[in-house]
Amino acid sequence: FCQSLMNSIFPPELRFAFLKCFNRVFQLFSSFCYFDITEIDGVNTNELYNAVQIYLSSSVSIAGNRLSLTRAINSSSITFGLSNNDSIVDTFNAVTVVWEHIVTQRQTQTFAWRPMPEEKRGFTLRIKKKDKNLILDSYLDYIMERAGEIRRKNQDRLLYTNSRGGSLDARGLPWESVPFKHPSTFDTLAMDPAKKKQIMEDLTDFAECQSFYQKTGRAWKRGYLLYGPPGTGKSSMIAAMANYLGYDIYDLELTEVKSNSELRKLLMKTSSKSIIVIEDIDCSINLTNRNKKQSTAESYYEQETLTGSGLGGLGEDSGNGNTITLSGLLNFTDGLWSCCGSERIFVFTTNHIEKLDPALLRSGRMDMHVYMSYCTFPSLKILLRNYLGYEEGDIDDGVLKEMEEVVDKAEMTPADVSEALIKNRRDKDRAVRELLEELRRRAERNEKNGKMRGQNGRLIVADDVEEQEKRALDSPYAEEEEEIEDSICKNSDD
Ligand SMILES: Nc1ncnc2c1ncn2[C@@H]1O[C@H](COP(=O)(O)OP(=O)(O)OP(=O)(O)O)[C@@H](O)[C@H]1O
Ligand SMILES: [Mg+2]
Repeated sequence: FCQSLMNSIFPPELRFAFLKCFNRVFQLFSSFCYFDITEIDGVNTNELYNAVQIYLSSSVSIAGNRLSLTRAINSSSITFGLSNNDSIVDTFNAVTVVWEHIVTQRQTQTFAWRPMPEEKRGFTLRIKKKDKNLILDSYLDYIMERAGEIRRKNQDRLLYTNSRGGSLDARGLPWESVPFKHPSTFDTLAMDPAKKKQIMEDLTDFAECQSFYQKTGRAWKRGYLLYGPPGTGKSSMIAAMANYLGYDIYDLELTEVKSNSELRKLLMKTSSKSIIVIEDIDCSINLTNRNKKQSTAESYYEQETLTGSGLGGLGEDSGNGNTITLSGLLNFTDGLWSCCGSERIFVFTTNHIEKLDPALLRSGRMDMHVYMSYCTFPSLKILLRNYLGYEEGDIDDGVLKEMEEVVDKAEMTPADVSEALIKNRRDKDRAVRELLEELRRRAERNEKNGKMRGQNGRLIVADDVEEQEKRALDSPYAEEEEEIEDSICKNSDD
C-alpha cells in the first residue's frame, strides 16, 4: 500500500530522495543503532565475521526460531548457524542485542576488476543506542575470545591447500579447506624424548608469549625446518604440532603458485593461529647452493628469477611461466608481508638439507632446525608401546638389549618399524621377533656395505668419505653447514 501510495504521490526522480530522507528521519528517532559485519572486507576476509558465526553457533540455546544445520564432510561436529536473513537474540552483561544474518546474491553482470564471491554475506548487530558505549567494545572482544576457544575445543582443525592454478572458490578465497583429522600427537610421535620436550616447550613458549614478541620488536611468528630421510615422521610432526596447539594448517603447494605476488596474496588470506607448511621445499623450487658467484646472501635479492634450473616442478622445461623466486619465498616468510597477521608458524620440510640455500638456513629465518632421525632405541620403545601396548618390563631383557645394540646400525625409519609392527599386531611375540630379525638383517647389511653415519645422520658410504670432506672444505658454506649440528642447532631466542 505504502509503495503504491508513494508511487502515485511522487514522481520517479523524487522517490529515491524521499526514501533517503525518510530513512534519515527514521534513524534519528529510532532507539537502535546497527553495525554491519560483512564477510569480506575489501580484500581480506573479516575475522570478526567468522568469529561471530562460531560464537552464535554455540549460543544456539538462546532461542532462534530457525537455524541452519551443517555438517561438513568428514567432520564430527554439527554446526548450527543462522539461516539467511534470520535473527537471533543474545544477552551480554544484562544488555540484549539482536543479530541478523543477511545473505544476498551478487549480481553476476556487475563488472569487477577481480573475481568476487557469488554471495555477499554479513551479520547485522542491533544494539539500543543507550547501550552502545556500554558494551560494544567489550562485547566484540568477548566474541573474538570465545570463538577462538570454541574453535580450538570443539571444531576439527582445518587443513587448507591452495587451489589449483590460483583459482578462487565461491567465497572468493584462494584456499580450499577440509576438516583436518590427523591422529598424530606428540604422544604417538616416536623420537628422542628430550628433543620432543624441547620442541613442545618451544611451541608453548611461542603460543603464550605475545608480550615477549612485542617487547623485543619481533613479528609473532616462528619457523621450523624439519629434515631427514623419508618416513621419519616429518609430516607426522606437523600434524602433532597442529593438534598440540589447536592451529589450522595451510599446506602450500608451491608448484601451483605462479608468481611472488600470488604468493603474497595467499599469505594475506591465511588466518592467525595457523601453521603454514611447505613440504619438500627442495623439490618445489630451486633452492640449492648455486654457483659460487652468488656467495653472499644479498646477491639472491638481486637475482630476480631463479626458475630455469629447478630440481623438480619448476624446471626450465616445464614452461608453465612460473616465476616464484627465492627472494619471493624469503619475503613470504620474513618480509613485511609475513606480519600481516600474527601467531603463525612456518614449517618447511626437506629430505635433503644440503641442497637448500644457506640464505634459507641462516638464523632468524628458520628458528629451529629439527633433524628427524632413523629409529633410535628410545623411539623404538615408543613405537612398541603404541603399536603393541608393551611397556618396558613386558619385553624380555635380552631381546631389548639386542634391539638397543642393533637399532642404530640398522637405520630403519620409524615408518618401516611401524609397518613391521602393524603386520603382526595380532601376534605380539611374533611381531617383536620379526622386528628384531629385520633390525639384525639391516644392521649386518649396512656393516657389510661399509655404510656409516655422517654428521646430522647423513649417510656416507665409506668410499665417499674422503671426497665428501674435500668438498666440504671447498664449499663456501662449510662453516654454516657445520653449524647445523646435531639434531636441533639453532634457536635464535637463545
Ligand atoms: N617418528 C615417527 N613416529 C611415529 N610414527 C612415524 C614416525 N615416522 C614415521 N611414522 C609413521 O610412518 C608414516 C609416514 O611418516 P611421515 O609421512 O610422517 O614421514 P615423512 O618424514 O613426512 O616422509 P616424507 O619425507 O616421505 O614426506 C606415518 O604415517 C607414521 O605412521
Ligand atoms: Mg612427509
